[in-house]
Amino acid sequence: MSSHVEVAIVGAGISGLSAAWELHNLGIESLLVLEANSRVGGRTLNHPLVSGGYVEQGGTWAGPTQTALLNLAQEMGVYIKKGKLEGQTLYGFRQKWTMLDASPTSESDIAQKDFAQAMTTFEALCRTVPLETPWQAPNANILDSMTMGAWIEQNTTTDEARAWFEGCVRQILSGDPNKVSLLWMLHFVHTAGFNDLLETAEDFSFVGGTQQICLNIVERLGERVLLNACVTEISGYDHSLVQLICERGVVYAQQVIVAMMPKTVARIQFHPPLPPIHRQLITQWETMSWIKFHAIYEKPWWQGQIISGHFLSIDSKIEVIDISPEDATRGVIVGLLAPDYATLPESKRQELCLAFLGETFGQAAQQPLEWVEFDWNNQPWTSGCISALPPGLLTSAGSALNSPVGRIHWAGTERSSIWANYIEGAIRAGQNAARDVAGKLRSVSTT
Ligand SMILES: Cc1cc2nc3c(=O)[nH]c(=O)nc-3n(C[C@H](O)[C@H](O)[C@H](O)COP(=O)(O)OP(=O)(O)OC[C@H]3O[C@@H](n4cnc5c(N)ncnc54)[C@H](O)[C@@H]3O)c2cc1C
Repeated sequence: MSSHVEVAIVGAGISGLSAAWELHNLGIESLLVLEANSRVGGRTLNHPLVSGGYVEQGGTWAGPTQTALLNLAQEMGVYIKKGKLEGQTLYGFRQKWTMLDASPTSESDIAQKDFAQAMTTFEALCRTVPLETPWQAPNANILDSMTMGAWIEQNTTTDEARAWFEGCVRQILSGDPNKVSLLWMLHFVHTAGFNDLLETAEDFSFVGGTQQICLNIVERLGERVLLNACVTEISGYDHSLVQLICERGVVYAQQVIVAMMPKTVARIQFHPPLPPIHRQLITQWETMSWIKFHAIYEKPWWQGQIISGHFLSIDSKIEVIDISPEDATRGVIVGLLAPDYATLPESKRQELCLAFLGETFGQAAQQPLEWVEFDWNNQPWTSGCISALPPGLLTSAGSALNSPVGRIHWAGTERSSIWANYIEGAIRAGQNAARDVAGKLRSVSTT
């Protein structure tokens, strides 16, 4: 195969597809999306159940401030439904479950006050980090030299508050707060909005799942999306025509949008090599991964018997959420396991999870109708669930995040300054890259 297009897009995750759809809306039809996998959607993924219906293995929820996602879903005819059931998270530490609140009512509880104080300090610090240029935050070098874990240690005085705060970070990150830069974490949270991230990010989910949005875009784009087309080389991006070599052949394009996790970009060979700051960014980029599981039951019999359907155990590093349908036609619990579990055999993991579900929801929870597990650590094209930048990288190479290199433009959720690491960020980054590319193509056609 050999094709000539105006724009080639690498990656048919929701970011690459949003870029393609935006280009289409801007009147640019000569485009090709090249996807390495045999499916589209990237980190959005539906899994059909034997017992009927589906569960979502990747990005699932959205909140009211995620307007690009809500608008795109509506445009693609995908409707929203309620996200997780109401009720706050219970944090389990040393065999005790506690419901935390940003402003605890129990004045006598020292740990609750300690936690609330640390949260307030963290929120204020988040607001000092510029959304577009986090590396220019006041004291950026100091904030980037420190880990999130070290900051928690310094800003809490009780074991419980420290454990709860770490639990919150693990819940968002899927990984160890001691491995990520404080500056990066502050920026991540600021891009979403502190309260929105903690309180409303799981208000909605989508009928048919988030992958359905991708599938509906592909239906409209038709043959302009090519599967099993892993891009291995990109050359000539500093000249008038870029050449992309993929499994299916060669594509020539005037402009290119690379819509992938930065870490996976490092697997592509660039000729000439990318500038050193871009190479540093992609080769030092780190990610973390949950293992996601679903347990399906005939009914959510536990509802009404327990005070919340959301448990985060700090001791066992397991988070479980009741996502049963509102009409209670069946019981569905989703769980996220810390990366530590990845080394265990699947059967051992299932045994541990079922024991945990039994203790939390009642013994009957040990016998689900169906059990589904998905390990994002093993996915060849996505390199993990979520980014987790080590100290020092944002200040030394962050400015490369959004700077095009010749005819290469960057998309993917990691490049967004709003809701980075979420589907919302992916869509915005894709749309922004598409507008930049359209601007370039127009300026060429008018000269
Ligand atoms: C378990 C889990 C739960 C999540 N929960 C939520 C949630 O509830 N809400 C939310 O908003 N977000 C959530 N997220 C995050 C969200 O799913 C992602 O931010 C978003 O889907 C990223 O989209 P993307 O297009 O930027 O990247 P990706 O989805 O990673 O897309 C990149 C694409 O590039 C392709 N690719 C890679 N290498 C090549 C190559 N060489 N050539 C061609 N193609 C290539 C990949 O196959 C992939 O399709 C979750 C993610 C996970 C994993």
